[in-house]
Amino acid sequence: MSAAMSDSKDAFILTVEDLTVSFDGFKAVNGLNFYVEPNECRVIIGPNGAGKTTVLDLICGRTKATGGSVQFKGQELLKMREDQIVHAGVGRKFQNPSVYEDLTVFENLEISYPRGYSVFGALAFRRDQAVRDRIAEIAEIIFLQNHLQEKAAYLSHGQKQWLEIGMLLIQDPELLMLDEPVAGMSVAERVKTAELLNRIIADRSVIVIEHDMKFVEDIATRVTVLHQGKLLAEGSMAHVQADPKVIEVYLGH
Ligand SMILES: Nc1ncnc2c1ncn2[C@@H]1O[C@H](COP(=O)(O)OP(=O)(O)OP(=O)(O)O)[C@@H](O)[C@H]1O
Repeated sequence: MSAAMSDSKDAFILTVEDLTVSFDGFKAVNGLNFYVEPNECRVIIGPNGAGKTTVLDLICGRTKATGGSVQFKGQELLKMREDQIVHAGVGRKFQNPSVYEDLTVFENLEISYPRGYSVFGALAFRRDQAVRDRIAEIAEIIFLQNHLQEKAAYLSHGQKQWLEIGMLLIQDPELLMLDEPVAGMSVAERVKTAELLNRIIADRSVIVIEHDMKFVEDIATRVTVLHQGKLLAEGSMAHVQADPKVIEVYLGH
């Protein structure tokens, strides 16, 4: 932790303290602390079953914590419902892309535009210039500016993943959480996804769960290593890579 960071909790966009969840007595996440700064890309790594996905589920309200605190810009997320957490500015992408296959790229982005909360509401509003401009801007960030009129069904797996990221970005979350975003992607797509993430942290923080160490190296501001629901190590990629505990439980395999 840098001196500037430890001055005040206001320096963090997300403060996770003593976070714990137990499933029938089994503590999948156990007294976890970590702190995310604005414009940071935090990568969570760790062996299978370490609790990585559960941590994101707890932050976004999908799973209820047994104890602890998760503060996002000073608001206690553990007391909020999933939809309230989204509304507060926390976006979450799950492992499998869930785009609307029958709609075009443009339409997928349009229905995700925050003005419409139902599919009908979203499709009914006038496609004014502001919406078109925003869609064009997002399409460029996600490398789909030349695919706007294509049905999502015809996109590659990687392009669908990018579209889903775009559908979250159009809502302008201040914290975006991604679960293994490059799983199933080609090497070229991974490189572009790293570029995408490095670009979007100019305006927000990102938490990524990832196993591909080359990709982690390309994106991570800081790495948090989980093991059996607990924090094993934390720091720069170089720092955690050199940690004997991390090599023993994860990187050495
Ligand atoms: N709803 C649940 N009920 C019971 N056990 C659960 C539940 N959700 C997760 N677990 C258990 O909690 C542990 C952590 O799971 P989690 O999916 O968070 O791990 P992970 O680090 O994301 O693993 P992977 O890399 O395999 O995705 C696992 O042992 C899992 O079986």
